[in-house]
Amino acid sequence: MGTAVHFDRVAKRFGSLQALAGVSLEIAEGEFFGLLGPNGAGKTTLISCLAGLARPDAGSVRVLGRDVVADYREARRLLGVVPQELVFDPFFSVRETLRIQSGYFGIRNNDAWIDEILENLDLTAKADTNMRRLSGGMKRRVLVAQALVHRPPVIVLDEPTAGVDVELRQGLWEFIRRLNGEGHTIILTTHYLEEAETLCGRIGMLKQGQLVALDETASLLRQFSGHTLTLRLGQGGLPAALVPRLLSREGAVCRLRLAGFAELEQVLADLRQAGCGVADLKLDEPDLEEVFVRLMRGEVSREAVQP
Ligand SMILES: Nc1ncnc2c1ncn2[C@@H]1O[C@H](COP(=O)(O)OP(=O)(O)OP(=O)(O)O)[C@@H](O)[C@H]1O
Repeated sequence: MGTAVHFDRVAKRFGSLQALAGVSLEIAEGEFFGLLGPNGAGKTTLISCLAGLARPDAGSVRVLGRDVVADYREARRLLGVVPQELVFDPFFSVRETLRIQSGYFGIRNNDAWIDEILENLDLTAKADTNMRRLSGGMKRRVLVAQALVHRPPVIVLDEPTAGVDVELRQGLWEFIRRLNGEGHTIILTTHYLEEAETLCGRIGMLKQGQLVALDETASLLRQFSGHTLTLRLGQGGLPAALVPRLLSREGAVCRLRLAGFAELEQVLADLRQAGCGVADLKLDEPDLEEVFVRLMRGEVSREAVQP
């Protein structure tokens, strides 16, 4: 498999703010890659550098070998970008908007593909509706459709499901998964960690313009192998022996970290010995949310999660 996107030491500064501090990242053809990070981490800036909307101060970005600055037009053709912000021309219908977008890429007679996209995004009934009369969620679907009109091999989705109802979210992911199955490379930024966990094969996490984790989703989760035990204490406080395991506490509900099932025995013994009653108990697998929160808090060193 070749490289679909290559970010090489990409740096970008806005005044005194270092939005990207030298990000290097290679995404292989056919990957479903998730780019995660808190607000302001630099995700959109990185996507903008890829789409040629922002120019890196240093470093370079290539799409299927094309430099996004030197070979802008060719690189742009290889990309379908769904932007975060709803920008559209209010004077055209959905179908007109998609025909115009096809025209930008020099594609004529694109109606069969446009119909297929409309169908998959559940927009067929709105094809002749004026853009300004669509709801926010519908407009977002059109943005997705617009990014796909020229059948780009690399599809970038910047928070595509923000403000979108559950039904569309499911439909959208089904469609994007299908495109990925057909060989399209997908790069997704999202705040919905569950989404990233179920969809993405590999995940990069950005924090303050730096890549703080980069790994396959399953392996990233494995780094945090171990379980979370949630206890509702019936009586008494948490025994001192268990305090080092404490992740969080809200009233009588304590979340404890366990390295494995075997440790449950010891925890229960400690509770019994301290005369501490347990009203409720739940054992959970680690999830991406927790990995993310711990990384962002800096509880885990960068080296610990980098391959
Ligand atoms: N055009 C700009 N001028 C000045 N500062 C900017 C500009 N664009 C982004 N920034 C700043 O750069 C940093 C990175 O922003 P960016 O939008 O890339 O973050 P993000 O990870 O996409 O965040 P979010 O999840 O909120 O979309 C932020 O501090 C932001 O305020």
